[in-house]
Amino acid sequence: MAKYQIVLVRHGESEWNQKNLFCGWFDADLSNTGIEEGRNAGKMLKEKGFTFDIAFTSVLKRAIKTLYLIQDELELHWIPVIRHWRLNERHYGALQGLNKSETAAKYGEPQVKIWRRSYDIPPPPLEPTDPRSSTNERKYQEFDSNVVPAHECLKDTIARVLPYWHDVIVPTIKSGKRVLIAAHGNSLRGIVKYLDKIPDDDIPELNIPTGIPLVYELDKNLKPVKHYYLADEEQVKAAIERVANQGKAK
Ligand SMILES: O=C(OP(=O)(O)O)[C@H](O)COP(=O)(O)O
Repeated sequence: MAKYQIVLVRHGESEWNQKNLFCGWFDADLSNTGIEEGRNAGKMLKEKGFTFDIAFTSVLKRAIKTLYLIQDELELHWIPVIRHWRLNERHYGALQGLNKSETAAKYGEPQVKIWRRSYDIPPPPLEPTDPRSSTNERKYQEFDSNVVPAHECLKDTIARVLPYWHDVIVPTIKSGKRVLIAAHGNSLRGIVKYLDKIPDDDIPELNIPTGIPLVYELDKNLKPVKHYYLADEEQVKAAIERVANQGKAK
């Protein structure tokens, strides 16, 4: 029987999603479509009667702004929002800033699928001296500049998301607070993989669309009882397919 309910949402389309660029820890803003998706996510939640006591997000503005748009629609500007780098997107290493289709044309679609979706093969590293590196950004100095990785595979992302899940988010859920998490394609894939115990070999097929709330009902041990997107099946399927196809050479 379900005891708790949480909602996960990937931010609305970013300007770099729109240009089909690998983004990772680059702090891309929302596109106009992404702003609309954020508002729509809030409207969907409102229409279905959802409300929240606390929200968690990353330190990247595409997730923070999406969360705010949802709060705005739900009149929940006042709830605590906790931002943490552990919910950041997977660090895409030296791929950050490259176009996914052009990369597929250059290295082949299978290689790009490995870089995008394999469980434990990371993309090439981004040197800390590279101008694209976030190592010197003030927000990471506030935590500890060593938190900025050179690259991450999904396994690495899960290894830094899960301690936050267990130490902070789980106790919050168990305290009875209604939790909303606004994060990223791959940090959320990590949480979903953990919750649904998706095997490493099956994880490449999991894609999470932008801006569609994903509801998890959990039992008293936080084992999922069921999960569903707050949009009709066809719309979700098409949105998932668009994400999967971003790695095609075209
Ligand atoms: O930054 C990214 O994710 P995000 O848009 O969810 O923050 C990635 O570029 C998503 O790309 P992917 O779907 O190829 O893993």
